Amino acid sequence: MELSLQYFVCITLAMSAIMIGRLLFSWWILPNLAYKKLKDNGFSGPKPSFPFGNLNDMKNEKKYASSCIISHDIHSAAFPYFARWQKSHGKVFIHWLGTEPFLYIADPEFLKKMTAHVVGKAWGKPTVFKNDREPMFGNGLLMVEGEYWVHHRRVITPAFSPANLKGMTNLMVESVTSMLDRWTDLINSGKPEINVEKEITSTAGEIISKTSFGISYENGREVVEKLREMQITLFKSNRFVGVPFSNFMSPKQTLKARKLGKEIDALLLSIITARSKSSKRHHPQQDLLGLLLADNMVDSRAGKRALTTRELVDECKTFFFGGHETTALAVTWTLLLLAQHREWQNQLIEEIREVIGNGEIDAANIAGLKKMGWVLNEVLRLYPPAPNVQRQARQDIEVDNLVIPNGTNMWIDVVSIHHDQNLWGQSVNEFKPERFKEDNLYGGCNHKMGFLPFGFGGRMCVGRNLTNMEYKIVLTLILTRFSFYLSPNYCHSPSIMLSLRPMQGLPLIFEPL
Ligand code: HEM
Repeated sequence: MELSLQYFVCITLAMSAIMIGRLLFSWWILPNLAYKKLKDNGFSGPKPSFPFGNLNDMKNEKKYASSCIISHDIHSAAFPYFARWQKSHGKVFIHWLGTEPFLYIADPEFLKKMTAHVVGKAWGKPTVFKNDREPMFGNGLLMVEGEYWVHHRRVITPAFSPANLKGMTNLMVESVTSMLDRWTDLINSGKPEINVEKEITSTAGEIISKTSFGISYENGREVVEKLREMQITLFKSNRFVGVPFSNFMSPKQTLKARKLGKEIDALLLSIITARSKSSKRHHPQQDLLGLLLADNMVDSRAGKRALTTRELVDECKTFFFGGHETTALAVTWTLLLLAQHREWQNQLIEEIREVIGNGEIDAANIAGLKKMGWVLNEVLRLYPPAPNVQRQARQDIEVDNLVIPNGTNMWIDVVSIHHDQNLWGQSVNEFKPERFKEDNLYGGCNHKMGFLPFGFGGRMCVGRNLTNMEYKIVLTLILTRFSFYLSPNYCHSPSIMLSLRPMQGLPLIFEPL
């Protein structure tokens, strides 16, 4: 009896020691080894403290105060800590999210050299984010790596072919027209002030439901609304991602995110199942879900590895979110800038008259809206909906005589690069779409990696052509029916909630043309 008690105590102690050892290894020894390697390679950064890293500095620093004065100089306001650390450590430095060191990068030359020899499939995504954002993106295209990424990307890319995009035009026009009819009703009933951010986001959700999943908005609405709730749960709250046991510090949010994740998965599974059963139904273009299911059937018949149901659900989740949120934000920020710059509103109205006239909108004529293209680029420069890009090295990467060790987390600050006076000149914080007139691709930026709204390299955004088309359709339809100006109730508060959004919405006052 005594012997077995002793045995039990020994086993418990040994197991506790192993557990503590493992935790110590992953939270202390491994990160510090990575940190040492980075420091040995010449990188420095603000001093971290265990277990929060630099998170306390980041959270304590003054947040963007909403203001009636609209300044486009948003980097130092939205990321005061990065702006401050840049002053003492330059444009490439180490900062810590909890027990995870990250290499911060806001230098396009460094980025160019770093990415020069790394192909899309060789990039990783930081494990800490993959775990934290699992309920939102799972192992969809945004997060998947290696050969799996190659497979997912190969299956998905044809959904965005010019022929497929062309087939989506009518559905987009239909959804936007019904939103604008609603606006007309509001104006006619004496309510010309409309919070366009909400309206545009919901219409973009309708568009992605119809064009990528072949379902009505009624069926897609629940998914979009739950994804939005998840976004607020994961990114608005005071969470400490990267800190050991951080889930226990915000148990309510963690449980809520998991619950929402399961509910979204169940909704998507029912959409996938219904679609698989109705394979005979006619779908005018090969939408995303159709392509995923068809490819899966071909692969499994050929005995190849098909996407599992889990992977299909994750892919749908990724596209439901990625496919509407960012495009809606591009349109929303555009409406803010056009409300401020009535001369550009008029120039675009003029261009629409010249290029489209009274004709129907189609993929061919919207391609002729050149000035609108400059406006899109300038808006994505000033207010990039995806404000940063993250990576994890899956190999040692050489930059000049420095080595970024395998496993290093990286945080690329797109807002900083887009607002860097050394790259864009004196007018960096001004709205000047004409900078893209002469230089359509880079807007006159003096570095080819200085304009990154859709990311870079092989992992560049797969949906950018869809955005370009949807953006032009929405804006054309709005500008042919209304002119608008800023409501005195607008408060400028660009903030990060995964994406860069106006936290207090965008109220505009509309007048029919
Ligand atoms: C203004 C609109 C958009 C912006 C600013 C934007 C931005 C980005 C950025 C910066 C990346 C790179 C992320 C990284 O490297 O980690 C990305 C990737 C991605 N985007 Fe977009 N995006 C937009 C629209 C869309 C749309 C409409 C869709 C889908 C219909 C979409 C789906 C994706 C997916 C699936 C990826 C991952 C690609 C990969 O890793 O291979 N995006 N996007």
